[in-house]
Amino acid sequence: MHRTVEATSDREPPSTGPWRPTAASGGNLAATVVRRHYRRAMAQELSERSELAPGVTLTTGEAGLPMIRVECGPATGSIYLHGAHVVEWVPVGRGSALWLSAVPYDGGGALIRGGVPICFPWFGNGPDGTRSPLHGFAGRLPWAIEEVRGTDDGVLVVLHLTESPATTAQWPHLFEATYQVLFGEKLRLSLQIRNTGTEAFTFEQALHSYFNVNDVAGIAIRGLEGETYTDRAPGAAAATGVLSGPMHIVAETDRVFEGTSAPTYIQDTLHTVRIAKTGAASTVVWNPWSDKAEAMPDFGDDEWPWMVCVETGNVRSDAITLSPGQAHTMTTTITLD
Ligand SMILES: O=P(O)(O)OC[C@H]1O[C@@H](O)[C@H](O)[C@@H](O)[C@@H]1O
Repeated sequence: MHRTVEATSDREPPSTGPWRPTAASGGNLAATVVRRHYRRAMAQELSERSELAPGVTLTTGEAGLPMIRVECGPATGSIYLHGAHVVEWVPVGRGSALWLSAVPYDGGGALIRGGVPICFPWFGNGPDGTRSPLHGFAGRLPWAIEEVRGTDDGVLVVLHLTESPATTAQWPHLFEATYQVLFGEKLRLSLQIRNTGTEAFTFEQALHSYFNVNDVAGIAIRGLEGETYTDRAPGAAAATGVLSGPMHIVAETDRVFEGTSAPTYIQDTLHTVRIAKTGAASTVVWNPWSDKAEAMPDFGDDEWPWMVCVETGNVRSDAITLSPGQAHTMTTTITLD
């Protein structure tokens, strides 16, 4: 059953930034089209406001893609406009919290491997298992800058994505996605989806966060005790189960927990990561382990022990249905204890 979300109050229409994603002809997400958006976006952004705010610059990252780099009192961080993809968050005096593969991103059609990919409007291959690309299109498109400003807690970056022929060819709905990212002592990620069309739609979503750990086989994930999961990993000990205690990872793991909203903790010798959420009922825990890591071209063969994904989302039975004009906001707040 999908959850239907109550309407939220209208807000000001987003200001248009100096550039916005334009329609990709042909309705597909060909890498060449995406790259063309970026070349144009980058040229305009760099000439018009390469210093976006004190301590905030627009620079280029892997594959020459435009990236906002934040260096403020409480934290440093980076977010690509490509996919609104956060790739770095380092609270001052602490280690880097987000894992990012050492394999350079090639700027092609895949999601950046690491950081926090956005999955929308479906997760994996979608509810019926037939959707492509994996995890939807939002993490593969250029987002527009709506706002960048310093706050008492750090730097707030607000990015924006709406439908285009490239999206409606795959998902025939009108929407407005607004992503607020606060880089501070906490990393707060808040994704609002608004139905701007005339018909209801249902979507899945996830903030597919990858975390650094010292040794994935030594961590304990707390906060999911007593919850039911399905495990899609081939060879998983059980396809479904109920966690009787803290979760440990001892093999390829791909567990989806539905109907759970309590904070989750990753306890590791490096640090404890606390992942709190609102507007989100699903948690996904993923580690590819050795064989799958070797099979993935964008994942180093030896990188899997140093990462774990604990993802905040609304997937499967937690998918969200919005009537015209309604909006839903999912927020995750990440802290290092
Ligand atoms: O390789 P991708 O598409 O980035 O996805 C990585 C993993 O992401 C997880 O969220 C999924 O549950 C896994 O099934 C998937 O393998």
